[in-house]
Amino acid sequence: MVISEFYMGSQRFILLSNDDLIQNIMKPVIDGSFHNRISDDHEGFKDAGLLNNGLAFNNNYNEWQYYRKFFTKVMMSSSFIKQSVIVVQNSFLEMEKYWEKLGEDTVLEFNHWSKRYFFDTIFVTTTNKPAYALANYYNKITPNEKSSLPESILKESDMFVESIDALTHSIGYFFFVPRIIRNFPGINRYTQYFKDRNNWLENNVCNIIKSKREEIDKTPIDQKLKSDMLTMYLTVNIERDVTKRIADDLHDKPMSDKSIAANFREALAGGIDTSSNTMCFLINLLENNPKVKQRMIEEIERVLGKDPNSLFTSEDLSKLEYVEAIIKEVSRVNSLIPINIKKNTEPEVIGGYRWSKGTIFILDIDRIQNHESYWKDPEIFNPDRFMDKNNPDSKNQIYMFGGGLRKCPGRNLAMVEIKATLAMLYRKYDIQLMGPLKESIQTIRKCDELKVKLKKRKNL
Ligand code: HEM
Repeated sequence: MVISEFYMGSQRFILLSNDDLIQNIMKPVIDGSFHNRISDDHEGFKDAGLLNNGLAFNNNYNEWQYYRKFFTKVMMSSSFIKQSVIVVQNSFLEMEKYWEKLGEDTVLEFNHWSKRYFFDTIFVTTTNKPAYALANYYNKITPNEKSSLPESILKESDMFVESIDALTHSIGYFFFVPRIIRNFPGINRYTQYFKDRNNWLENNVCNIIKSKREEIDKTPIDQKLKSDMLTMYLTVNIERDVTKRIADDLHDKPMSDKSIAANFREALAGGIDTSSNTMCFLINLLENNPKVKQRMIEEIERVLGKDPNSLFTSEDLSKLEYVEAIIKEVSRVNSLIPINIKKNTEPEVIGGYRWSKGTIFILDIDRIQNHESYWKDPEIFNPDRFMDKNNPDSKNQIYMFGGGLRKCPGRNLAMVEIKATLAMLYRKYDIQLMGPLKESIQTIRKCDELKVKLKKRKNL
């Protein structure tokens, strides 16, 4: 079945499970028909306060385009990517310090470490400030002496991590679950939990914005401001605009705190759960495919050298072709976002049928990426399909970052962070899985448990 129809309450969805059917939808056409993801009056998203805020669920094209410019300017620039490679190496060094204190016999819950690690990394890259989520987590679990922390830390970083997790999962919940079920006794406590977490996140993001504004106000006028993402949002259209006039004629006022909070929240939510879960699935598949792992380590050592502590740059990472093929293959077999959602604003013909405007299409990425009509032996984990340009599989689309104009704006950042993390981990440690990876599919494919032991490699 390549096209099917289903309902959740009164909401109709059309499921597309064939790559040819989604090609048009995924084309990056300006003002194309498939620009939005949800209906303009989506009841669940209104209820959750997610509609027409920020980027991902903003159906107002001009607003979306304006906010997207900030993401593009920051996250797609080479200077930002270069800086991110330094930040990610610093976060890794910090994480290793805690692992060393815990000792090699400790079973590490890698999914929890990974989440805090990407939280700290994305927080510094977007605000130029540390968040200390790793330090807080270490202090929470260690039986040993706790790590001393500066006064200015995000004491609530654990609650932050939990709230971002809740925000990600609330997206699928408010999207699919009709109001009558959300309010049903027993289920309504999930609804309330998501709302509470989202409100908590909103308030705390607003506090961060407030303190950044104070910092900007205190910075002498002749002193250059940093051009991190948050400072860009806060200074656009004021005298000290660090965005070099990103604004257009439609946007001549400073950005409201509500809009800044929504965009900043999306940078955090977009960048943490996605990358941290991807890392867990990578480790799991690599440990179950020792030949692939060995070849990857050889590439890492060939490109970055044998010293497991040497620093590297984004140019070095771009030479890790096999590592990149592994990341693509993991995203093919364990697609992190198993479905993509698009809505047409004009009537469209797909699969020989004419669909009225406002149809919600669910793109069945998981099935397409694992279907034998497109992939040779799809059940086999084989990164080589992306290495050899003559392999027909290498021509296939991988939808890890979606497609069209709304393709993930954090994709370059995610790729360098994940490559860097894999390299730092595998050039130094032997990983022992302490049980199977446990997963669930909520809005994204989530790793619920990945227990490992890490030992420094003997031949170092
Ligand atoms: C492994 C990491 C990541 C994966 C797998 C991923 C995947 C995706 C996918 C599938 C989409 C939907 C695209 C579409 O509709 O076609 C998306 C959108 C988005 N992503 Fe990512 N992403 C990752 C990392 C990041 C990072 C690091 C950030 C930012 C720091 C980010 C921010 C966003 C935002 C804001 C959107 C909405 C874009 C829009 O609507 O214009 N993502 N991502």
